[in-house]
Amino acid sequence: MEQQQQGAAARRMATLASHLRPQPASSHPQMEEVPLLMGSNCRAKGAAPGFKVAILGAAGGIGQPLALLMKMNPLVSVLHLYDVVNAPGVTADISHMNTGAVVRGFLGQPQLENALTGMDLVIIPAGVPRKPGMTRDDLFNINAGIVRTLCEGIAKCCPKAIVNVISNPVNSTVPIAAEVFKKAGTYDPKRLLGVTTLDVVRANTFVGEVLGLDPREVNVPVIGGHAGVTILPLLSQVNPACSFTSEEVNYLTSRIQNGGTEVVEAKAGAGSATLSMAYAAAKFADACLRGLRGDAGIVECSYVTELPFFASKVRLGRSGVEEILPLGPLNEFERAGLEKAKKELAQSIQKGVSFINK
Ligand SMILES: NC(=O)C1=CN([C@@H]2O[C@H](COP(=O)(O)OP(=O)(O)OC[C@H]3O[C@@H](n4cnc5c(N)ncnc54)[C@H](O)[C@@H]3O)[C@@H](O)[C@H]2O)C=CC1
Ligand SMILES: O=C([O-])CC(=O)C(=O)O
Repeated sequence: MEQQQQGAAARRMATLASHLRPQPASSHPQMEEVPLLMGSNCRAKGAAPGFKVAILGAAGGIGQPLALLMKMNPLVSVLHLYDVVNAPGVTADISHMNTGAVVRGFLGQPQLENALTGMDLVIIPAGVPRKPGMTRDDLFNINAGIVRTLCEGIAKCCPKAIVNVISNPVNSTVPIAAEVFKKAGTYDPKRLLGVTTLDVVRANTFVGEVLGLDPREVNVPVIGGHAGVTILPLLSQVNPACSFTSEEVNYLTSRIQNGGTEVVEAKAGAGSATLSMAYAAAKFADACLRGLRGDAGIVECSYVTELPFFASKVRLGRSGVEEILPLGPLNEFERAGLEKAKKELAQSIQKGVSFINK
């Protein structure tokens, strides 16, 4: 009996070892079909309860640390990592973390549908980043097509998923996503969210510095969009309540609006914000998942498509965006900023809409 058990255990280990032996990525064109552990050969019973999350562009500067953070999120049971390059390596690496989520990798367009099928939340950081001297809008020509293709896949394979769009220019890529979903008949404005959390993260940090407060205790609503003057911090609504001199208002508004450019210049050609962005995206995704779970009182700023397109304070819930909260009283400086933001936003939105409907 004991001998039989030992023989079975040895066979199980030999089979496992052959599955786990590292292989070059090129020998796994169907990476997601290579079993990490075969049900008959191990005691794993599959994923624990939780949400299924896909990251599209998972091997990039944002994608990798975001994958790490989502693998650490206890609400995630399955994590799909999709990219057109290097997905096998990132997947192998992240999959060794002893946290709950089961990780699977998907490489290239033929595997997009498998990456998306069954997902509850899809996060999109795919696309090229800025170099010094470029605006976010200069990324439109490349990133618009990438976002369109990925959203066509979402419409087909997981039309009910919450979608978090990170790829720039967000002011145009979110309208592109909306138009793709409209064409496919799957558009639900509650489920499409542009990620502007990095603006809030920066605003909290910079305001905390100016006021000498712990940035974790500061909450600055940032509305409008995610580029230059469309980024509108509401410094009159900072929590905890406080007041600023006009020099402080000018300094903070300009620093928050130009935070992305500050990082692009410091990186001197090696890309834009990746680590702080991954932190912001993970924070926002966690809020979306807590909303899906039914937690009450989750309010975040996000670029949503009901107004028709505007970053606002929104309440998240089981169906995504459950309520767009009023902007609240704006002071004169903020009202003037809002007019400028609306003008630029209208052009970026139209550019995205025309890209799909040309
Ligand atoms: N919303 C926001 O606040 C922010 C947005 N961004 C934007 O995020 C995007 C990504 O930035 P990084 O990660 O730094 O760039 P990156 O170049 O390091 O990574 C992008 C990844 O996307 C992948 N990719 C390209 N085409 C793809 C496709 N068709 N399908 C799937 N994956 C594809 C690339 O292979 C690469 O791994 C940029 O557009 C950037 O401007 C960056 C920072 C903040
Ligand atoms: O500035 C960029 O190109 C990337 C970005 O959106 C940000 O850091 O806010």
